[in-house]
Amino acid sequence: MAEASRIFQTTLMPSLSQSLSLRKPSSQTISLRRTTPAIIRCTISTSDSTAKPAAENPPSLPIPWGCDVDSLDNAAALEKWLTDSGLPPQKMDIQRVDVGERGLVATNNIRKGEKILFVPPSLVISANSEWSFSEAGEVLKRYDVPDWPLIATYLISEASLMKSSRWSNYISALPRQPYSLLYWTRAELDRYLEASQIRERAIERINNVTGTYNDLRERIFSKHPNLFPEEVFNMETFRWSFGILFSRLVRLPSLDGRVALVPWADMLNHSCDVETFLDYDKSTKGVVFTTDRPYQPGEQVFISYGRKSNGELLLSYGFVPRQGTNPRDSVELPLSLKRSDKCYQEKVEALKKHGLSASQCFPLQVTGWPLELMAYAYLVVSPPSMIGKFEEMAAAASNKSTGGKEIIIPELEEQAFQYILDSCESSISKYTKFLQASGSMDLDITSPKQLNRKAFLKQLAVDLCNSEQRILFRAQYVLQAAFGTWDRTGHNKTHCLTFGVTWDWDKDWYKMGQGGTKRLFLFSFDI
Ligand SMILES: C[S@@+](CC[C@H](N)C(=O)[O-])C[C@H]1O[C@@H](n2cnc3c(N)ncnc32)[C@H](O)[C@@H]1O
Repeated sequence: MAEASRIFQTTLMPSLSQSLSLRKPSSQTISLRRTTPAIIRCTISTSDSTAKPAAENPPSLPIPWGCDVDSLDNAAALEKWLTDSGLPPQKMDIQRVDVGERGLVATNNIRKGEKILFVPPSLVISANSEWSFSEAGEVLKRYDVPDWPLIATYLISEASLMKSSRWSNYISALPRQPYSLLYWTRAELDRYLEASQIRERAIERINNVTGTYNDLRERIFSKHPNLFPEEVFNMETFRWSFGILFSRLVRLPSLDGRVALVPWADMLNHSCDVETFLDYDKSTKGVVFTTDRPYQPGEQVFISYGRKSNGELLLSYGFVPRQGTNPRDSVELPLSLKRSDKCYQEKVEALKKHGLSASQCFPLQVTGWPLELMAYAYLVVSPPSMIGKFEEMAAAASNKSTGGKEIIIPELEEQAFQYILDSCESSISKYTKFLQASGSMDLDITSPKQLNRKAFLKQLAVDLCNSEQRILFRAQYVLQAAFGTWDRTGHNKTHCLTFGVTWDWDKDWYKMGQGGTKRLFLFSFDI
């Protein structure tokens, strides 16, 4: 990300629109035309103001809140405000860092197993936070708006109040444009992430954010235009607030899984090497985390953003860890029924009953794959004589009715493995095509701004594609080795395919792989 920042230092953008609606934290809404000239600031832009954004919205306008992603001035003001507002003395402060641009760096020795942070609930933003503009909050609560859109609207409402909001120092230290796939245009997603299933996830997410905003606008904002003026509550500000939520919101297990923004704690960057997460600590009544290694003064302190694949980290946080450093990395392998299958219709019916469809993605890790993938492969290769078993296979592929029980059909094993191998090979060839072409992709670009943005996005895409392709190569290698072993020894291949590692299957991760639902309002985003 430090590299990203350097790349974009050349970009100049006007930072505020001329006309700004300021709302008072009272029952009145006032619209002011600013009397001072609009400030022109130097900012890093990862948005493409010339191409159509993915959700077919008007070109992105710069958000007037927040700061450059690496601003230390705003971070220092945040630190002072937090201390004045009750944050206890810390063993870290915010500094410029190599990983993540700004981060928390140890100022004292920190022991392994030590609890740190202690951010009090009064400094945490959740769905229960008090609105400076209380009428707006009451309206949203009356409509039973779920937590994510509620907090997104809250953030915009507080941001628009600028200095009158108690969160003004926090909001000023947030990135003006979070790194997130929400800011990639449809053309960029198609071009750079063509080989990866993350493209689909990004499109789905962008559509869900757009749909959520449209739903709020139609059902609430349009009925209360004085409380929610369009100059403030629009698609662009929602893109910003959802970008902030995707990259900073945390789920606190000890507070019944409530989601929250935790100022200060959200300056911690992610490392795939640590296994420690933020949570509310009932005994000290603050948000803490327990270190899983010691830190010396000057060392950056890390937490884990969850056991996420590189693609999921890119999707929400806008970065890709270095290749081979993420033990939780995975790639989505697309599997489909064959159109020429004599039992195509019967298989589709069986899958439908268990919430699956004729094309389905399953996650593949370097250490193995889920039993569901194998069950799906059995179904795909099953001959018409096994029609009586289609339901059982579909159920096992959905992991609903069998309770994770493994299905083994010895007479179909070889075909099922061959089918998985073919699917891996077809995915690998898509990555190879992209990676080979990526060397010459940007030659026709004339605008330096475009070139910089393209170079940055392309680098992220190349890193992602390399890491995903690596997992597929590994699966291909193991499958080919398994075929060899089976041929020589006649052993059941399933045992060769555990990759020598116990397969630990995380159901939540599976759900994330399935993408979100299109139902608005009930939609819940994964973090
Ligand atoms: C919760 S914030 C962390 C604080 C952030 N660095 C800041 O200055 O506001 C998450 C963002 O930090 C950056 N980040 C966190 N961990 C990173 C990592 N391992 N590599 C690169 N960027 C990282 C990404 O931009 C991500 O969207």
